[in-house]
Order: sequence, then C-alpha cells, then structure tokens
Amino acid sequence: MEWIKFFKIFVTAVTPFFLLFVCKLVHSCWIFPNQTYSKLKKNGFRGPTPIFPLGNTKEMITKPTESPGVFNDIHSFVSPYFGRWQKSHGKVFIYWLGVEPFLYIADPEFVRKMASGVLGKSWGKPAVFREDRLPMFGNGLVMAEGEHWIHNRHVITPAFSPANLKVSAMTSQMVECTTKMLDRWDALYTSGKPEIDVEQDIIKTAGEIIAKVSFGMNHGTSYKIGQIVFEKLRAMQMTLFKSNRYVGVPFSKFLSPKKSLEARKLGKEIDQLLLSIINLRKESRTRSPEQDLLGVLLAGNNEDSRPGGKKLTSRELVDECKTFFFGGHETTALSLAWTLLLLAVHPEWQTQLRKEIKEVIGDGEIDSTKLAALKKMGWVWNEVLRLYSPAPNVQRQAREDIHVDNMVIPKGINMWIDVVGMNHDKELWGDDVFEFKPERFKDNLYGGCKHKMGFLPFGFGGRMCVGRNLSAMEYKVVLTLILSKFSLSVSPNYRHSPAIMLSLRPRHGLPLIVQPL
Ligand code: HEM
Repeated sequence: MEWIKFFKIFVTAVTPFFLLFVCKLVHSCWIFPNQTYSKLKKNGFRGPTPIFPLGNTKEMITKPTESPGVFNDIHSFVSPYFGRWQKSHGKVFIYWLGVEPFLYIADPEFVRKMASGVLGKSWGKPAVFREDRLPMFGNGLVMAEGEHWIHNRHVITPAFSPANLKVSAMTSQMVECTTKMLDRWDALYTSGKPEIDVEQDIIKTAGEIIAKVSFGMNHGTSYKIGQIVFEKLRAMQMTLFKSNRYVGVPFSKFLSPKKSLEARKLGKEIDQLLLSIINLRKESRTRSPEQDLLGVLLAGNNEDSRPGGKKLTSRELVDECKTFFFGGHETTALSLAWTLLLLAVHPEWQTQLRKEIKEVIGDGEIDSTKLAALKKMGWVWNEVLRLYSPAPNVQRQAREDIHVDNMVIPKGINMWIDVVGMNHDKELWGDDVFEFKPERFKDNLYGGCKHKMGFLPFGFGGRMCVGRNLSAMEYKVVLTLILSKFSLSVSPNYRHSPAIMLSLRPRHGLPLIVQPL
C-alpha cells in the first residue's frame, strides 16, 4: 500500500538523524560528565553522591527560611546544603547540577593557586549557564570566551575607566533619576504612606540609570525606544527567572515551554529595538558625539576597523548593551537595598554617614572628586558586599587543564566559587564575622580577612567585574541623596529571608519606614 511505502521511506530517512541525536544526548548527558567526574576523582576530589539525571539538585531545593530578626549569618539558610557538604568533604568538592559536575570552592588559598597561572582568555563560563542566559547576555562580555573575550574586554574597559566616568554627564543623570524616586517617597509620606518597598523602587531607578548611562535615553526618539527596551528587558528577566529552576537537568526547559518561548520572543524584540537605537546613534554621532557607554563604543568603531582594533559589529553592540543592563543594574541596586536595611538596623551609621556627606558635599553639587572623598561610605559599601554580596558566587569553566599543587582540574570542568561562603567564614574573618562593622575596612582593603582572596565581591583576575567603578559611583550618588533627605527604620512588616535568585535578594521585598528629615 502507498502509505506503508511512504512510512518505510520516512523511517529510513529519519533513523540516522534520530540515532545521531541519541548518541549526542548519551555523550553530553552521560559519557562526557562521567569522564570528567572520574578525572576529578582520580585527582582526589570527592563530594555528595549524585543521582541521574537530577544530580544533587533535589537536595538543593530547600524550604524558604526566615530569621526572627535581621540576622547576618545567612550562608546557613541561603545554601544550607553547601554548609552540610563542607562538613563532610571540606571546602573544595564536586557536586552536580543535573548532569553537569561542578567543582565547589570556598577555600581562598585554592582560588589563589588556581588563578595564578591562568590568563583571562583561558577562563570560560559554564556552557549550561551560557545557554540558559543567552536571551539576557547573548555573547556579551559576561559570557564571551577566548579571543572574542580579549577583543571585547579591550574595547569595553576604557568606557568604564575613572577618566571617562569623570568627564561624562553620568553623575547628573544619576542625580536626576534618584531625585525622581525621592520625590515619589516624599509624596507617599505626605499621603500617609511612610512604608516603602525600597528593593523594588531602587531596582527600578537603577534600571533607569543604567539605561541612561549605557544607551543614552536622552534623545527624543531613542529615549522613547529606550523606555520600551527597558520594560521588555525587565519582563524578560522575570520570565527567565520563573522558568529556570532545574538548570543542568536534560530537557528541563521543556518543563515550562511557554516561558522559554516568551523569553525568546522578548529577546528578539529587544534586539531589534536596540539595533534601531544603535543605528540612530550611528547616524547622529557625527553631529553630537556622546560620552555614554554606547557613545564610547561607537567612537571606537570610527577609530579603527582592523582586527585587534576597537570595532564592534552591530550584533556585538546589541549584546553588550543587554549585558550592561543585566549585569549592571540589579547588582548595584541590591547593594543599595541591603545597605538601607543595615543602616535602618544601625541608625548610628546613618548619623555618621550624614555627617560625612555634610562635610564632603555640603550643599554643593555632587561630582566624582567629592564622591571619592566619602571614605566611610566606602567602608559601609564593602561591609554590605561582604555580608550580603549581590553576586553570591563566581562561575567559571576551565578552557584548559589547570594545575593546583599536584592536582589537575581538567579542561571543561565547571567551577562554583562560593563568595557568600567565604565572606561568612569564621576562620577567615574571626568571631565577629556576622557583625556589621564597616570600620573593619578602615585602612584595610580586605577588611582584615586573613586571606586576600577571601573577599571577592567583584570576582578575580582578568575577568574581574568591568563595571565596579561605575557601580561605586552610582552607589555613592544614590545613598548620598537618600541620607540627605530621609531617615530609615525597619518596618514591622519586614520578614528577613535573603534568598539566592541569581543574585542575593530579599525574598519578600524590603519594606522600610522612610521619614523625611
Ligand atoms: C555591586 C555591583 C556589582 C557586583 C557585585 C558585580 C559583580 C560581578 C562579578 C562577581 C562578576 C564576575 C567576575 C569574575 O568572573 O571574576 C562580574 C562581571 C561583570 N560585571 Fe559586574 N558587578 C557589579 C556591577 C556591575 C556594573 C554596574 C556593570 C556594568 C554596567 C557590570 C558589568 C559586568 C561585566 C560586563 C562583567 C563581565 C566581565 C568579564 O567577564 O570580563 N557589573 N560582576
């Protein structure tokens, strides 16, 4: 019969592809991870027993916990499983996210030895996260590897240099966005609502700031497009976050196909919109060159188009703009939000910072020289980054074999450096490790940590955060303006439950009582 013949032809044609798919699947989910695992075991690394195909994921899904007060010993409740595994396997061990083995590291001496012989270009990012976060970062700097990373880092670094940040109008843009937020707080207080979820409000403001300083939301048309991009980027972040609970588990994205499709659709729309901003900016550049991040990158495009020069393609520019947005706004905003909480708990530090602001800035304009003179504010920032690090871990992948003493970390292995774990380690910081003591950073870059690699809020080596100067500037501008106008206390509705949701966030928001001075 005709249809049987057709069926036979179909099966004959499809079978080789199906077999190839099965072989690839078996290789990536079983053979490769197990080969890597046995190499690690041969080198003496041990860890909790994984169960295929979930690995150790099941043990990592914990019930949300709350502490009765603002209790800073958070490692034991944001990742209790790491503490448990440390007890049985030490500060370096293997665990599995689905079918992906990870080398867990919370030993700064191990990080030092591991990092000392490795160049920036030899560090990759775990493939499982690269895929997962593709709509957010594309192939932007956070995810770039090898020669591509060298080139883009070389082009992007000058945009974040203190010199560029100093001459640009970024401070005034930060002041403008923050003032808008504080006017809202004023209006809420006047209407009898002194309680504000500062996390939400600051994240929104930081999003506006990063959009302005990166792709210049100041132009007529590009301002409007920029606002739409900003809303879509936020929507995509929420969508991606909701759909990503089982990273590393094969086919897990099919558990929420609607969300994955939605993220992809948003990703395409954002790319198109950013592309139109870039094209508009390219056209208007000759008339009014600008100092925002995109402006600096576009200037590089005019300078030199040879390989090794400063040119980025439009596709690369789109990915970098998205990377600045996702890498740059929430981290800074969360460091501010956690600061406000800790200052609400320690009003004596509000007083100290207000005094410093008065002495350094007075009634004058905020500029980068004055910001640099806010020393105590710098200690407070470091102490917040230590206790509530917005980037709770650093993720890397070895692109070549790495030697540590007589052990070899094989090429391809994923690494998870537990920043929160190290920041809360009594052996490194002493008995007052959980206390809020900004003065530990007075005249001491490492806050008295016994090991220089024990405090890594911005990562380490050649891949260290490129935006840290910008972030410091934004932190100081926003905090100066808040403390000059308002006093803060903890709302009775605040429930202390920090949680790792990519970044370290307050699970139930951060309501504070905000009162004009
Ligand atoms: C408190 C604020 C911030 C924190 C805690 C933070 C933290 C980090 C960390 C831990 C890394 C990984 C470093 C490594 O692998 O060693 C990183 C990389 C990166 N960050 Fe930040 N960041 C912050 C603000 C920003 C800002 C404001 C921007 C830009 C607008 C930014 C852009 C980037 C980029 C592009 C990378 C990738 C660098 C590379 O791989 O070469 N970050 N950041």
